[in-house]
Amino acid sequence: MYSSPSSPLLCHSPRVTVIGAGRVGSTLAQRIAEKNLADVVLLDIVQGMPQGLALDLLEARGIELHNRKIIGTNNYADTTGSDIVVITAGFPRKPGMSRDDLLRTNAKIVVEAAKNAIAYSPDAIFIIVTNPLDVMTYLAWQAIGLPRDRVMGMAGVLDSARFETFIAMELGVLPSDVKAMVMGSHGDLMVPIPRFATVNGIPVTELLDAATIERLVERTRNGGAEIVELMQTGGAFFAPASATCVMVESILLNQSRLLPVAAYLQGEYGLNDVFIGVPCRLGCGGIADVLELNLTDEETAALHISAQSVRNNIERAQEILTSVTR
Ligand SMILES: NC(=O)c1ccc[n+]([C@@H]2O[C@H](COP(=O)([O-])OP(=O)(O)OC[C@H]3O[C@@H](n4cnc5c(N)ncnc54)[C@H](O)[C@@H]3O)[C@@H](O)[C@H]2O)c1
Ligand SMILES: O=C(O)C[C@H](O)C(=O)O
Repeated sequence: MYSSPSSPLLCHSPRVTVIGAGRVGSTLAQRIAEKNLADVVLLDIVQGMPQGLALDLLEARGIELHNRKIIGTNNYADTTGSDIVVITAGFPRKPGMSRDDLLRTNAKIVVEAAKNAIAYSPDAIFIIVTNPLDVMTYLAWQAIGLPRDRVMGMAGVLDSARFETFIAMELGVLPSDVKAMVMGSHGDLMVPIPRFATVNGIPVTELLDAATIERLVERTRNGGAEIVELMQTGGAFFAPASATCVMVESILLNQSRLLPVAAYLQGEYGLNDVFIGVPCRLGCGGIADVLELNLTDEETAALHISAQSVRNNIERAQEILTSVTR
């Protein structure tokens, strides 16, 4: 039998760890493997569950025509050497709750997950998904002390996809022909920017009247809650997994896509020391650039109000974390 000398360079396969094998995490694992982007490690605290999901995904490989490794585990040692770590661990909201109501339950989970993961993957890029998103991303960043290009939150891609969907439904056009940008926090104070929304280059402001646009903006702001109310048992996960996968793909393939991402700001848009959704270029090192757009006074004011609410919740979260570690 012929055996070739092993070549570590040729053998390197990118590895993405997804912490939290619930609805978002497991769907994301499926998307990453079936798009043939990377091997996936799916980690959860529930014994047996990530292992079962991984086996199920492995059994689909022949049908889905990929050969990615998928590991299910409860042990962080199995995540060693990950290129990207995605944190989806934590509770989703129930009907009637805001995302901020999850602060108390999710802060400790996210901080511990981030610390455990960085111990085994010191070179990884981190993408946080757990809610309340902007605050959880800040806490993870603070806990692991990485430079700002390597820690980011997923929300803007999802919120923008929702805005694009509602515009496409209103106009009866192909969803992929619509491009939109939602900035700000992932909450009721998010900042959809209609003047940046186009259908194949045509501004939507040319195609829809102001009252219709405002209705679609409101539906976008309420997009997560609309699904929580309909499902009654948790939140959206198909579109969130797709949105996270777009970020993973842009990083792994160094695509340099310009995407709205929760990023740490250092003076951009007149904001400091806060994570909030702004357009960023994503490549193999994580956030390559934060793009600073010329916003109108009204848009800037909305972004600042959004950032202030994130700051208030960061303070609340820090108090909660201090009281649990006392
Ligand atoms: N940023 C966004 O746009 C966005 C979109 C969708 C969901 N979310 C958020 O993502 C989170 C997950 O949502 P979901 O629908 O997948 O929830 P889910 O309940 O289906 O899954 C969460 C998983 O986290 C696991 N978990 C809990 N504590 C853990 C720990 N310490 N370590 C490892 N795993 C742990 C649970 O066992 C569970 O399997 C929620 O906070 C939700 O609000 C955010
Ligand atoms: O709405 C939620 O609680 C989940 C997520 O943030 C979403 O926007 O779908």
